[in-house]
Amino acid sequence: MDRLTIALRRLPHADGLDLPSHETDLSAGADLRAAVPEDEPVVLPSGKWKLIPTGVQIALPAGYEGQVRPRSGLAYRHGVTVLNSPGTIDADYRGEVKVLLINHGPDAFTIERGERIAQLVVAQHASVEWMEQDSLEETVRGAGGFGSTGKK
Ligand SMILES: O=c1ccn([C@H]2C[C@H](O)[C@@H](COP(=O)(O)OP(=O)(O)OP(=O)(O)O)O2)c(=O)[nH]1
Ligand SMILES: [Mg+2]
Repeated sequence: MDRLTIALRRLPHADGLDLPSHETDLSAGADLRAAVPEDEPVVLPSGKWKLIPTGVQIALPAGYEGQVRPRSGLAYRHGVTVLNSPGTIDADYRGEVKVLLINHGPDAFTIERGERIAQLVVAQHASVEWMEQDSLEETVRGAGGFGSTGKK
């Protein structure tokens, strides 16, 4: 399969950690690892959120974005997910990729160095210019939404 090559820089606190990894050939997301100190795991109490460093910077090509998405296993087992899901990494962002994790579970959750905490999906997006108009093209749906088509 053709892969898009994306420049990545490892920050010193990610020394020795695996790079974002596709765990299977066709995984859409590359798992992001927590670049927290080995001797200072981060404790996420129930109901709290924290910004977790991944120790990598990336340079996405123009027209691409990075989506920071939850891992379903963490959500299912511990109630831990990405608060701003999906987080957006802009193509012009050169800071460290960070993950805003929230613990919806009943117990505190401990994040160890190297733990795979979220996944990064790279996607193309349209570049848009808004064109203001007095009226819009009509559709069958019209303004219906929020359950307007019923339950079944
Ligand atoms: O989960 C996330 C979300 C964002 N970012 C970084 C990359 C992104 O390009 C930048 C800005 O994100 P966003 O646009 O979501 O935040 P904002 O609150 O609108 O901040 P800004 O005013 O900097 O755009 O922060 C992350 O590292 N992780
Ligand atoms: Mg923004």
